[in-house]
Amino acid sequence: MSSEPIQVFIRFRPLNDQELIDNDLPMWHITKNTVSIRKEHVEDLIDEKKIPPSFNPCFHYNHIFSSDETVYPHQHPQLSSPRVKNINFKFQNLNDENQKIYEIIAQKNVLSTLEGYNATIFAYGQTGTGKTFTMFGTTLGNENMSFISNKPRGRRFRSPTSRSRSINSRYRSTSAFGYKFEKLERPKKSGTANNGMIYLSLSDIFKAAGNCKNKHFFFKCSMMRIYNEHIYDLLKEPDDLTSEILTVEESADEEFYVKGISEHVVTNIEEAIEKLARGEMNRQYAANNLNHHSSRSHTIFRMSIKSLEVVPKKEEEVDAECEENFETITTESILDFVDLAGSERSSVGQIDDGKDVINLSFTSSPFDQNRVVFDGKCVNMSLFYLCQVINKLSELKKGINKNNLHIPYRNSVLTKILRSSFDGNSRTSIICTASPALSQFEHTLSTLRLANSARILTNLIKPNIKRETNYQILQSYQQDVAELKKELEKAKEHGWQFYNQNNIVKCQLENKLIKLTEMYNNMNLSGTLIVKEDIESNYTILSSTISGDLMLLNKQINEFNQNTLSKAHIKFDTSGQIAQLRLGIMRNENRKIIERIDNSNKNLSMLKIAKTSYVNDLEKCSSIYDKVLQESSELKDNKISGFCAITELKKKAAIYNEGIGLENLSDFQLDSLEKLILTRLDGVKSTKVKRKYKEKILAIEEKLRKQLPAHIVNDILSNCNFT
Ligand SMILES: Nc1ncnc2c1ncn2[C@@H]1O[C@H](COP(=O)(O)OP(=O)(O)OP(=O)(O)O)[C@@H](O)[C@H]1O
Repeated sequence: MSSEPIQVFIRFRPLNDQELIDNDLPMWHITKNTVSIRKEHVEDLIDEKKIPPSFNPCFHYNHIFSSDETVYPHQHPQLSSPRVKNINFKFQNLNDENQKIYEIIAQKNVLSTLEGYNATIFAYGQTGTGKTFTMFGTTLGNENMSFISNKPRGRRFRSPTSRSRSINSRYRSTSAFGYKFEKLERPKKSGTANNGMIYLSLSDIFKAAGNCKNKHFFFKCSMMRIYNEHIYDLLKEPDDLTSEILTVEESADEEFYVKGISEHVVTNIEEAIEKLARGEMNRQYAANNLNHHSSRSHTIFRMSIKSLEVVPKKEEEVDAECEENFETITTESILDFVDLAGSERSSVGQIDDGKDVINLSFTSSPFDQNRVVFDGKCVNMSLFYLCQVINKLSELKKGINKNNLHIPYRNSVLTKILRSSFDGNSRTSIICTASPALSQFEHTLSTLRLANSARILTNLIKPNIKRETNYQILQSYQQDVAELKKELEKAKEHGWQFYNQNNIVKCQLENKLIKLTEMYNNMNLSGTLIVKEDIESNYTILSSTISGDLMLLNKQINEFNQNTLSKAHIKFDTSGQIAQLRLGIMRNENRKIIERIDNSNKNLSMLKIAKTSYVNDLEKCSSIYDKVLQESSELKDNKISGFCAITELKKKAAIYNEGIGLENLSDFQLDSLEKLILTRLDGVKSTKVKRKYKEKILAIEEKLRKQLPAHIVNDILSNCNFT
């Protein structure tokens, strides 16, 4: 949470036609950040007792905007001419003026609403100084085309036909901020359109939201008008405008809200502008048909912005046991645009005694005069309390009056609704509009003073961000659904009661009608009637009244049903949309998790197969290893024994061949050697004998085979051991 000062800006409009015609003079010395009275005027003002003798303040603000036309007339070639009265001096170089002002005073705050910061931009100032021009813009060149800034003055009573024609034609051809209502085309940059803070903010917001691919945004808008301390919903049908006067309620956490105001889902700039245009049309309608003075009413256009983003959890927040490694970040913010009533009627001290200084010249009837006094007072009241709130807060900030801490928020609906903009969580920019003219000195001075008080106010700012897991979101949705169900039940119950009551009345009326018809018929039949015509006309009047009542009741029942339904729809629209989106995101995540699990399972089975084949390979390898080990040890043994045998043989060969080593032999060995030699010799001898006898035996055998059968010969041979 950080403390941020309220930004205060001053905008001086150029001298207007009337001021030029009256040879009025620009009387302020203006720099980028300061305003003071031009030296040449100080003495005159003191003489006229408009300021005390030592009074020459220099006011400081965040930025002061003034057009070239506020330069002193004698410095201006056209204005210095004596024929100045005939010059229809239109303001130049204005096309980009609002754009520049927007960039300085609002753009940063407006864009921060997409990150969950609340912001308020409001215009304060005397009537005709450019509040509406600044907030809503206008189409220059043909001010009658500007449905926004051209407030009806004077033409207030018209026939119903001309009225409806005028409204319809407005719908068809009026340009809103340079937009055609039907087609809503962007004005060509030909220099004819001057878009206000609202249009510039909305177009920036929708552009930025469109460029932000990882977030989903939801926008709702509402528009209200405060007139005579009554709040009217400007986004209703013109006929319903006065059917329900809204009230400000206080929530459990001491926040003020307008109960029952209609909120409309918008998805792009065109839809938002369309709503704004409808609101403006209703404002015009109220001015023309309900005699609401535009310059005495406050208008608030409100955008509610929600965003949704799914992000992976931070590493340190990942819960090993929890499957959800994602969280949803939701931001909620409010962007208010406030066009206040003319501040000149907010002068202190003229409220209670009824001596309000009001120019009644534009009113005609006594009725009108009373009404003007009345609504003049009420405007006084709300602006008076607004000024009081600002002054008290600034005193508090300066440390003055510390014991008298009461800030009168609850005294008017305006201060209740704007409370968070002055003493809460909102980035607030105030643009105070003023006339540079000498004739408007007092009004401008009072505007500058209020701006000076507001300059030191600060708000405690923090973004409205919620981080939730899917589980938490599900829980909150369950709650939402339960609440919606309750509301539906309640609505049904009320609707039923209403329906029942009206149905009873309807039945009674129908019965009456039947009875009346019967009576009339009977009377007619009996012929006892003397004043038949009277009865006939009474009957006609009564029956038409009753059928009129019946029709009205039916209409009321239908309207009631429609209202209940549309309210439920609107409520459901955004939460339903968000729920659907979240559901989509959750399904997506779920699908990804299932895919991950499938992949892991596949990997696992592949790993299992790999493991078995590895184990088999390992077993094979180990048996081969064992064999190799055995073979190698056998080889080693063989090698050793072979080596020994070779050595032995070498030794023996040496003894046989050359008689080497005989001296090393023991007696026993020598004996053995002798025996071996002798045995070999015997062997050689017997071989020779065997060979000699074998030949003889073969001859005998041959003889025997010739004389004797073979088996006898074989027997003989086997029994004689000759082999
Ligand atoms: N800065 C400006 N440059 C050019 N024209 C301006 C400027 N400010 C205001 N005007 C013109 O002055 C006239 C009155 O302006 P506007 O209706 O915006 O005043 P306002 O303060 O909203 O009055 P009200 O209190 O009656 O609502 C309009 O015709 C508008 O076009």
